[in-house]
Amino acid sequence: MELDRDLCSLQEARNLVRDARKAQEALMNFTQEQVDKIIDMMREAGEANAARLAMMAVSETGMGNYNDKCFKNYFASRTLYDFIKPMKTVGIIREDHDRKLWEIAEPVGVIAGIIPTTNPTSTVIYKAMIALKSRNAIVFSPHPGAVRCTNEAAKIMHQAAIAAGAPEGVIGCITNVSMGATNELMKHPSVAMILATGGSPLVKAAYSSGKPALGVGPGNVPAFVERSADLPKAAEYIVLGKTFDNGTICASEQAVVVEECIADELISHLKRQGAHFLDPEEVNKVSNVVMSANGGVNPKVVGKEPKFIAQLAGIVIPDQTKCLVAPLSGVGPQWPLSYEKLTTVLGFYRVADWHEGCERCFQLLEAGGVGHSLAMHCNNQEVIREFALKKPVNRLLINTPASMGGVGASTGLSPSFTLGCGTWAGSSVSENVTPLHLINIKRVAWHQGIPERKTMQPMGVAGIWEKPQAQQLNQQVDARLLKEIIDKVLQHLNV
Ligand SMILES: CC(=O)SCCNC(=O)CCNC(=O)[C@H](O)C(C)(C)COP(=O)(O)OP(=O)(O)OC[C@H]1O[C@@H](n2cnc3c(N)ncnc32)[C@H](O)[C@@H]1OP(=O)(O)O
Repeated sequence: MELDRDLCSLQEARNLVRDARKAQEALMNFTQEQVDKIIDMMREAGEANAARLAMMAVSETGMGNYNDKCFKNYFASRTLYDFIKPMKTVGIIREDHDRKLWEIAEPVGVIAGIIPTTNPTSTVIYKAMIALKSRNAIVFSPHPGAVRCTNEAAKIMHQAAIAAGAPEGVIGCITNVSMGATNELMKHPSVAMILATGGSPLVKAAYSSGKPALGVGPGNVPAFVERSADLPKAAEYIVLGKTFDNGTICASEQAVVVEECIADELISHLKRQGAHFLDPEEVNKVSNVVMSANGGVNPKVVGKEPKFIAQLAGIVIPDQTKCLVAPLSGVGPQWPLSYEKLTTVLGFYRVADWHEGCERCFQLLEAGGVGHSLAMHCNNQEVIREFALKKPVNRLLINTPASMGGVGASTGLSPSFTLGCGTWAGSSVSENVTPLHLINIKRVAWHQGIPERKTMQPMGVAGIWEKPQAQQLNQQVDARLLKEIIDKVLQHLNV
């Protein structure tokens, strides 16, 4: 029985890839106008179904909240569309007259799209739109906890694309989810690239598949508050960023790091915004339910409201609490809440000055978020510059909620639900992924003239016997000197 189900799920993955490949071969002959029309219809369908898909995602996964999931679906369709609409992705996409170059876009082919349980519909809308904008087909692998809503989002995107003239099969989604089927999809010879968003083991599996993979896994985003910050705004944005979709975005704030001289004032502002500070006993209780024994987050609390976590931990919190804050004194296994939590819980650290803050942020990133993002609330350009030059992150988000800033909703970054973390995290991409990461660029290069080839004079070999003066090395060796050297060499060799 189990074996039958496994075979059935492998076969489904193969069939989806076969259909996607056929569709992609047709799609690659579409014009820019045809492609843009398809994207526009997908945008419309994404917007029209944003609320329904949000409802489905919350009720199936139990993670996040309806309003923010609506926003994420809308962002993945409308905001993304506005950003990618002007992009040239078909034919000659750039002509450089000075360097006599043409750049021509070629789709990569069939893409495997791995979808996380934390953003199970918005990531489908986003990945389907960027894949088709670059004339690729895509087959999704849903997380086992979000199969229905992810399939529904894929179906809506597929139907909209077909209605606008796209070939049948251009967007597919596995319904019989198993790790075997996901591996089959990732390793299938007709799959050209993997867009992997999800838990660390899956992202690692994508990198190990032998295919080019753009992956994003966990972050551990610190929010550093420096003395020059606008404290009421910083508090407002930290709570907003942390509670956005109940902390399910990988760029969400995981810990506040604040300079001692402004810590008490910041705490008052955070409390006014709905942060509830835990006492040491409560920190232990919350830590026991939020983190699992193996050190990772307990999936039961991911994307949950503070009330749920408090009940589980057996603590009492005020009704209006928006997030729980755990004062911590270190980073590592001794302080389990110093790791990524993906829920409405924040760590809190006091530091003497920005130098110590810089060090604390570095420790937090090293503990699991290297390459990802860091938020700063600061109006001192010098300190921002120091952080920017020294921190191993690809997104330094200034005076903005990190979760929204990281995905490009409240900053000028490209709107995206796949945030590249660079080689620090094993990824080949260090920026927010867009349709331009899903094309090969052919370059046509015209002859610009043969460069003049200067005759090089032979160098002296005096160094064989003695260290020459630097000046001597620069001198041209004339014929007489050359003969002398050759004689010396022959003499040395006893020839
Ligand atoms: C812009 C952004 O916000 S991108 C978001 C990036 N961050 C994320 O996606 C969050 C990362 N996700 C996670 O850390 C985890 O999924 C959690 C914490 C949310 C949930 O954790 P868990 O449910 O314990 O584990 P996980 O999701 O890794 O996997 C559960 C099981 O489903 C399996 N699974 C996960 N995805 C797939 C898939 N696509 N196909 C088949 N199986 C899968 C895993 O192999 C695992 O199986 P196992 O129990 O036999 O080992």
